[in-house]
Amino acid sequence: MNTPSYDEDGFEESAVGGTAVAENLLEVREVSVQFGGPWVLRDITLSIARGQTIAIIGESGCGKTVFMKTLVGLVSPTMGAVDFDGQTLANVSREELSNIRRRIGFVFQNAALFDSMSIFDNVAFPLRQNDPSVTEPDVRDRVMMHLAEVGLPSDVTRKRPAELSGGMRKRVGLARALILRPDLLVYDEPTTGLDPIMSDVINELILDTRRRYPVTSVVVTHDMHTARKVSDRVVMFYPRRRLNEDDSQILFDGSPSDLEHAVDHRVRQFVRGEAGERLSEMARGLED
Ligand SMILES: Nc1ncnc2c1ncn2[C@@H]1O[C@H](COP(=O)(O)OP(=O)(O)OP(=O)(O)O)[C@@H](O)[C@H]1O
Repeated sequence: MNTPSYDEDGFEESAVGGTAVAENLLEVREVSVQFGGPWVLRDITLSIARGQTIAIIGESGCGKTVFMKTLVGLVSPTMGAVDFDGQTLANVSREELSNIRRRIGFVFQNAALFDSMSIFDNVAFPLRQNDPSVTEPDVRDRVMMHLAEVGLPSDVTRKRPAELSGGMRKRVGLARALILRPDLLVYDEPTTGLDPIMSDVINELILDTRRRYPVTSVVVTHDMHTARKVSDRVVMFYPRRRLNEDDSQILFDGSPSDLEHAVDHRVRQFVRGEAGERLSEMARGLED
């Protein structure tokens, strides 16, 4: 097998002529999801290119988290399919799905660190679990490198998660997500619960990470500052229950700079944080 070569953006170069082929890492094909009740997602089709940073926005309950879980095979679509790097998730074996999951780094909202482990062991955990042949000096080098990348000093390694601030824990979570050098990074509400300065530190780290690695990133967020700053594409979902049968659930799919001037007034209201007709809807009991 030939070893693929990569251009400076990390895209695989084609065998002919060496030009970059920005093939899509993810293909979502006519995906619908329900959990026995009403549809949560209906007929979602979108492609996510390698190296792209895409922000998924939309009000609470519109299906952002379900969409993110569907992308990584944690939720199976009721209809439609998701392809990860050309492999349809529903068709792969359990072992292949584990291999795919190893290529995905998760940065959870609450960092999801193991309380009983030191910071060092938390960051090292995926590496030790997934690569039994890795030597302890290698583990040490990689843990220290990723902690330094997220701006944490070496003396945090012996501490426990409870001894760190929320912002520091999020940075440890990012270091841990990076340790297996993922192809896809999924950030779930990366700035929720942080003050504006620490939120911006996290935003800068998301940008830094993309500069350093040719990673594809999906950022699920309510934070418009984050969506605008870190992404090169924003997709806005709308709650299925408030749409007519034939309406698209994706109200916006485009560049963050176009959000303010979106044709759909619901997008403009969302990004400006305006209640609009929602107040009168609530007064009329249309809110659930
Ligand atoms: N496992 C499940 N079983 C049943 N219903 C579910 C399940 N997971 C999600 N839902 C429902 O799907 C809808 C969308 O939920 P989801 O968590 O994706 O919303 P969200 O846009 O991420 O909201 P938030 O911004 O508040 O996190 C909600 O009505 C939720 O109750």
